[in-house]
Amino acid sequence: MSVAAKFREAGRKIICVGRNYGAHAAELGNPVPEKPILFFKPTSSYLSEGSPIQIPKGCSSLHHEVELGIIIERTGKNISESSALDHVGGYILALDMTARDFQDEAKKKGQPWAMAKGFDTSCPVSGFIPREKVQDPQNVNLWCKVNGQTKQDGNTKDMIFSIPNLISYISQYFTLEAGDVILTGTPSGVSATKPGDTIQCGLADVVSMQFDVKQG
Ligand SMILES: CC(=O)CC(=O)C(=O)O
Ligand SMILES: [Mg+2]
Repeated sequence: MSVAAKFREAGRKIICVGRNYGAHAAELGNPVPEKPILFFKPTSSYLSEGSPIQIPKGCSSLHHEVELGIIIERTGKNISESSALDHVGGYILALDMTARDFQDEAKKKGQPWAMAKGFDTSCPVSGFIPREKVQDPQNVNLWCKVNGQTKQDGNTKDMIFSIPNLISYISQYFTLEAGDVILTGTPSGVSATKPGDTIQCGLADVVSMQFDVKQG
């Protein structure tokens, strides 16, 4: 099976990186991390265009976070930074939908972010983007609009931890397997959405996607 089909399979990992853009860390009043902050989403959180994002029960602040996703093609452990890109099969555009009020409560209580980050429909994704279509993944524009109004307009060159650095770091702790996805963090401009909103986002002129938001 091709890696393009593999990335949505149950059993694959969705490893997410938090606060990887200084301006986003600052807008939420968080310190800039000294090493990558990692969390997971289950594969049941994937959503494709044509189906709505569902605000989870009890959430009153569902934020959009547009992100570049890396698709792993070659399995590896303790991958060096210099060979990290050899493990990449392609990319996706993703939204790390975040129940910010759940996250704030979890942070206060020292609890995990599973409810805030991993609920059903929390990971809307584009189709698989072959690696040749993104000439320089470390210098590509990421944008997000809500109801036509630009909210996020960033560039992957502003990541704190580069893509090779992330792959190498993550693989010291978790074997990276074909079909695993790394969501590389969001630039600044995140905001709350409400039922009836339409979110559009894109990766330069390579891909764009659109999702409606409804109450779950
Ligand atoms: C504060 C966050 O939710 C971290 C995160 O997901 C990010 O992309 O940054
Ligand atoms: Mg995120």
